[in-house]
Amino acid sequence: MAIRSSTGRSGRPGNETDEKVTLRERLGALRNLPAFFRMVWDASPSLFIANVILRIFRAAIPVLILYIGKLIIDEVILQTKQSNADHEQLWWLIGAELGLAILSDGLGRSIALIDSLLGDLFANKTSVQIMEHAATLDLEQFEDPTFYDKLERARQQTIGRTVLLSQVLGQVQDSITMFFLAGGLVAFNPWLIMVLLLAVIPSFLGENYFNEKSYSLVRGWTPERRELDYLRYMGASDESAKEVKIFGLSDFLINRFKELSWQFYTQNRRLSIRRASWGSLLSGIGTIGYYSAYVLIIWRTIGGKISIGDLTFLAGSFRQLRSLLEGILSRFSSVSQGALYLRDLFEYFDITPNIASLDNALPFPRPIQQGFVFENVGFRYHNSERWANRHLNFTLHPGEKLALVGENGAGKTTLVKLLARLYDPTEGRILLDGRDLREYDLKDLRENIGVIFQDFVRFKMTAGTNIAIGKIGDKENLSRIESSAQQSLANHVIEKLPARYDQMLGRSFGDGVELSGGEWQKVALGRAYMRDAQVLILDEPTAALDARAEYEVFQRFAELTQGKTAVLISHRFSTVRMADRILVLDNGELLEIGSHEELLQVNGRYAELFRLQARGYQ
Ligand SMILES: Nc1ncnc2c1ncn2[C@@H]1O[C@H](COP(=O)(O)OP(=O)(O)OP(=O)(O)O)[C@@H](O)[C@H]1O
Repeated sequence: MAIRSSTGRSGRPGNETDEKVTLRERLGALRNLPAFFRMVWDASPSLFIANVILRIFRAAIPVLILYIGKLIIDEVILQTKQSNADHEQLWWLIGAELGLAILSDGLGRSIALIDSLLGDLFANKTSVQIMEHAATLDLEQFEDPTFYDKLERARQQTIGRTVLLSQVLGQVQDSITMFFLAGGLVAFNPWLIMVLLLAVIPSFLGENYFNEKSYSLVRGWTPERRELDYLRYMGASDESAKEVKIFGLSDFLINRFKELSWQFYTQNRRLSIRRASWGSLLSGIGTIGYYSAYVLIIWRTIGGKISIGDLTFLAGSFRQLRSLLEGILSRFSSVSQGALYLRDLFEYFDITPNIASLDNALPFPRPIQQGFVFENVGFRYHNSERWANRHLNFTLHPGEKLALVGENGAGKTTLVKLLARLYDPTEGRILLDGRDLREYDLKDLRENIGVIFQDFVRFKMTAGTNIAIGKIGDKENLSRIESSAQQSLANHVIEKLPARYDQMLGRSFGDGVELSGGEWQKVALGRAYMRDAQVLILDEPTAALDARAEYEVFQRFAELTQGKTAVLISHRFSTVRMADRILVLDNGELLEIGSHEELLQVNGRYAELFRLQARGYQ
């Protein structure tokens, strides 16, 4: 369980100095918006167009309502001065204002509805794209914590960015409304616009400053927030419940969670309080500005320069303009902040795998002619100084059954990962039929090399699907699934389940059933039989099986792998000795290679380990 010290990886948690974002960067981040809108457009062109059109209509309504209001007031005042006035025009004006008010409400609701539908479609589409992109990336990239931070931030974009959509579109809509309203003010007195700007700029600068701080805080805390998620999961999940109870871990996990979440809360609280205090002060300046303009307009009305209707129109325009401008400016900060988060999403999409097919990749040979040749192969994990494999020189012949033995950490699993091209060698090369493994089409290679890892995944899906995982394209092919289950002895396990092949496994969903370790292993082994791979790799496939099951599995395995190349990792020498050759690894290097008899004759490490284990059984 990876619980780091409270200092986190980047030194102090939420190290703001490393994560500071300048205004220039914020503006630069706006460049992400066109790509974002392309993604929204792709989610649904028709909803997108409808949204834009409705917003343009909605934008014109406030100024129309204000203007009709002015006409109504002027008309009312006129009629109070006339003895037998005709009210018809007044009723028409009131009717028009009512109609506009109803239309405005209807448009507002339709826009909100479309925003949310479009937002859902966008979130779904982005989630799919994140998964699709993840599938192309290297295993090594998944093992890098900074990659995980990026992935985590990208994931958050799928939900958070739907807000950005309404914000940017709202921004456009409000700008159009502002343009209309400002037209009226300019006609009356251009200085009012200056007063307006002076009134709102302080609060914009304040908003901008605090948004920047808040983004830096959240971004700087990504690793810790991932740790919080992890702790929350470990503290309350079926996967960990057993060990949490046995080892009495809940206090340990809870305390760590409390400590970390409290640190984040206090930093965030400090920022929120400062933000609220400054916000009230700066918006007070805006209010003073509004009242100065109001006094000016009243003064001119009293002086008889403008009508009472003009007074209401101008005061209303000024008030609305101020709140629109404040809204636009403060939304600018959130939009640019949203655009910064988008940068994280696009940065994630920009990560390219190192392990990929070349343009004119070779098809995997059918059948394999010369086999795999390891030429001075060495591999070092990117975060490690140690060589996991080094100086490997040997040939894996077509049709050969090769067993890998060695102590824990000797490099057996790493070797098979290199063979399946989950990693590329750090030095040396692996040849297949005389050509570098990197020259072959990756998809074809993966289809031809089947691997069952010791830490295979227990998918919380049906028993049938858990076997079909080996060749997911055949998930509807029940007879194939059943015969694979027979070969791996999983059929006895599955036949005892209430819903047999349709039985949900694991306890996460509905009426899921949990299997024992050995039963799961039989199911996972079934995956190997699903595919027609030319090379089969089993990494400790029988570790959890009882002695009889293991014997049977290997009887069948020998039949299945007739004519196929197979690599087998096992710590049980009764299994290992069935292989044609045995490769003994020590500290990542090849120590001995040969058949069981040859290695016994050599009387080296293999002979020593074999006798040690045999003695244990006597
Ligand atoms: N993802 C990884 N990142 C960094 N180091 C790793 C990683 N996986 C394995 N190692 C290191 O590489 C070395 C070889 O590991 P490997 O899993 O190949 O050993 P193994 O022989 O299969 O061991 P075991 O018998 O315990 O399964 C070990 O020292 C291990 O700590």
